[in-house]
Amino acid sequence: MNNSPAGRTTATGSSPPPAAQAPAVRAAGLSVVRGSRTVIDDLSFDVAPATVTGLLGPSGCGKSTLMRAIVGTQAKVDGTLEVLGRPAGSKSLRARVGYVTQNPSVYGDLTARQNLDYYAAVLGIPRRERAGQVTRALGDVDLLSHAESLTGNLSGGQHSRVSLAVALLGSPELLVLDEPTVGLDPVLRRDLWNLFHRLAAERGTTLLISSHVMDEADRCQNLLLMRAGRLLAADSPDALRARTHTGSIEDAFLHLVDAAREAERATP
Ligand SMILES: Nc1ncnc2c1ncn2[C@@H]1O[C@H](COP(=O)(O)OP(=O)(O)OP(=O)(O)O)[C@@H](O)[C@H]1O
Repeated sequence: MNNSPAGRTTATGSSPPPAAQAPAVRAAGLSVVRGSRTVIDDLSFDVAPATVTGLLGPSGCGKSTLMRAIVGTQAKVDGTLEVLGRPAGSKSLRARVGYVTQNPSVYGDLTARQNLDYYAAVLGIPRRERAGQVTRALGDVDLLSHAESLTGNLSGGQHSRVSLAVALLGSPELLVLDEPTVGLDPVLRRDLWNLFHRLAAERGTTLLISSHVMDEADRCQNLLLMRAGRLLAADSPDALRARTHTGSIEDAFLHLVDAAREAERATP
C-alpha cells in the first residue's frame, strides 16, 4: 500500500480482498474545483467491497466534496472515479448507491413510516415490497417504536436515523454516509457502528463513512485520511499505527501531517 498523497492506494489494510473482487470505489488522479479553488487534489485510492471505510480529516479538508463526487452530485470533477464498476454519477447507479448528507432531507410533517413509504415509491420499489422494506429499514435503525411519530417531533438523533433508514431502502450496494454519528449519544453511536458492520458482513454492503472525530477511526476496517484536499494515507487503523510508530490514530494523523508539511517545505 502506498501512502504517498499522489500515489495509488488501496483502502484494504493488511488483509486485501481476493483479486477477483473489484473495488467498490476506484479513484485515480481525482480532482475537484469549487469556486476558483482546487478542493480535492489528485486523489487515488480504492475502497474494498463489503467493508467499512472511514473517511477522516479536519473540517474543510474535502470529505463532503469527495462524497458528493462519488454519488455524482458534484460539478467540476476531473480524473477517474468509478463506483461499482461504472463512472460516478451514472444513471444506473441511482438505485445501487445510498447517500445521507449532513443535513437530513426528510419531511417533518410526515411520520417516519410515511417518509420511508414516500421515498420507497420515489426509488421505484415495487408496491408489494414496500411495506416489508420500510419495516426492515426502520428496524435496522431501531426506530420501529417511533414509526408513527411525526418526524418533526423526533429528537435530532432519531431524525437522522430516519434519513439513514431512507438510505437503506432498496438494499444499496454502496452506502455513503456523511458524519452519520454527529450529535448522537455513545449508546446510539455504538449501535449504529454495529449496524454498519452487520450491513457489510451480512449483506455485503460497502460503507464509506466520514467523520472528523478521530476516535471513530478504530471502528473502521480501513481509513482514508485526508488533509487540505489531499490524501495522507489509506490503510487499516493497525497498519497506520504500526507504520507511524504511534499509539492512536490521532497521533498517526499528526505524524503524517508533519511528514507532509516537511515534504512540502522540501519541494522547491
Ligand atoms: N460551494 C462552495 N464553493 C466554494 N468552495 C466551497 C463550497 N463548498 C465548500 N467549499 C470549500 O471546499 C472545501 C472542502 O469542503 P467540504 O465541505 O468538502 O469539507 P469537509 O471536510 O466535508 O468539512 P466538514 O467536516 O466541516 O463538513 C472547504 O475549503 C470549503 O470551504
